[in-house]
Amino acid sequence: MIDHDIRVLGDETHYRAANNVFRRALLNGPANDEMWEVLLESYVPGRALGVFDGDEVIGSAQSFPSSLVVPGGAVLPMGAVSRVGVRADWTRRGVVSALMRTQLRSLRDMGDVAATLRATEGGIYGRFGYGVATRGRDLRVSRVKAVPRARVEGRVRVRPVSEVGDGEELRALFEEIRGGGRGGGSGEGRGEGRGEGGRPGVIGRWDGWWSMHLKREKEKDPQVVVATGPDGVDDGFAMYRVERSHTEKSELTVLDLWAGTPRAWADLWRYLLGVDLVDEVVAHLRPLDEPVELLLVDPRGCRWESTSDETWLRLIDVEEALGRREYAAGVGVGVGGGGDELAVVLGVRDSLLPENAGSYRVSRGGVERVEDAPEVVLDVAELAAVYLGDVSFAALAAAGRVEVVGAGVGAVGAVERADRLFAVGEVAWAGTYF
Ligand SMILES: CC(=O)SCCNC(=O)CCNC(=O)[C@H](O)C(C)(C)COP(=O)(O)OP(=O)(O)OC[C@H]1O[C@@H](n2cnc3c(N)ncnc32)[C@H](O)[C@@H]1OP(=O)(O)O
Repeated sequence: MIDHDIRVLGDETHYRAANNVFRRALLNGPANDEMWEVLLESYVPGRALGVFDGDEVIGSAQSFPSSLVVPGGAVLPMGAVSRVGVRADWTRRGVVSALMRTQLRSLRDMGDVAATLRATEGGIYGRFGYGVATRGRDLRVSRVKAVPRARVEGRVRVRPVSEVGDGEELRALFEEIRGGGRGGGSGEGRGEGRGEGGRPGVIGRWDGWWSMHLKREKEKDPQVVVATGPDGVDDGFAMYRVERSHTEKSELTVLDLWAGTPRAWADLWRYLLGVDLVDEVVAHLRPLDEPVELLLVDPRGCRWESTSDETWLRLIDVEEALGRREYAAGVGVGVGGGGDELAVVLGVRDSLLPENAGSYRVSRGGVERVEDAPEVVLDVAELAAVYLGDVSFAALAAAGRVEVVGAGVGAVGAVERADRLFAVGEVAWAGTYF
């Protein structure tokens, strides 16, 4: 194994060199000076790492200070990992492996309970303990076919993009809808949202995300609309862009859509499906359970085109992450007691952060580390995949990705108990690309 020279980057020259390495690795040219001004704002001290060959940066990775809403509504501090790249003449020599090891340790030291990323390729991150924890769907609606069953109930108003400014209004609405800030200790940052906020998996947006996102989108002439309820209170927003074509189809792309109430959600979609001269409305990576077709007279007007992975999640402090979520939310009266009848002992493997390895007894009442023999053994990457309820233990067991210890009725029971504990009421979704 090569002993790579990894350093925490701390000045603009190194940030820019690292950014160039990343952009080149993605087969792009370097950012121009104007773009760089905006990118620079997203570098947070202590969160950018570089691998050096002498004075040259040959690999890098960084993270942003984000957070994660977990089942039950608690908000955990989370690092949003991005800009991972290795110079082409240094690949397959262990550079990213070394970076990932160092980054995980440093995120843990900074108090992040989890890390998340969006992967360019699905084969890279499983080995570092990341698992697919949320997925999203792309949809395409034929506007001509898509006659809504009802009209907008409240009010949806266009906000001139010049008035959106640095996004303060959208940011405030987003925070309220998502139901939390960047919470740390128990209870903190829960920030109960109005209406239907608090979907598990939703991630926090940091300052640099907003400035970069607004700058990028403003260049493409987006439209912003804000939904207002009958009570006069704003409770949702959407950002979209229209590409008008006289020869092909004119397409409206939904860039962002957040609603704090079912009415705001339906109103925003009804508005978007009613913009004149648009032939098709498209949206990418929307929640798997978003029922757009139910708004239409003819549900076939809406086509769900593809499903892909959205969140790759890494649990960095397994005890804290397991301890902060809620279990068996859907299991009602009649199960009774402290929920011990559903308890299961999970055996977690983690070669990169060995302090996470061991047995955890999970029940409706909570989580504790135990010395007991595990009933279900799994890698930390598989634990991330079940953590927000995106996949079941049964599915992982069928694919041979968790080990059920013992055989017969008891062993089958352990998988069932685990699935009943980890089930969630609302499909998890992150909702932010970075
Ligand atoms: C969150 C984000 O930023 S996603 C962006 C990721 N970056 C990119 O896609 C840019 C282009 N690619 C790159 O820069 C590099 O090839 C990287 C970052 C994907 C990998 O970096 P490397 O330094 O080559 O990885 P490293 O040498 O540490 O490889 C570790 C292991 O992963 C494997 N691996 C590396 N890249 C890939 C890949 N793209 N697909 C599948 N396996 C891979 C290696 O074969 C190696 O396996 P082994 O341990 O069994 O031998």
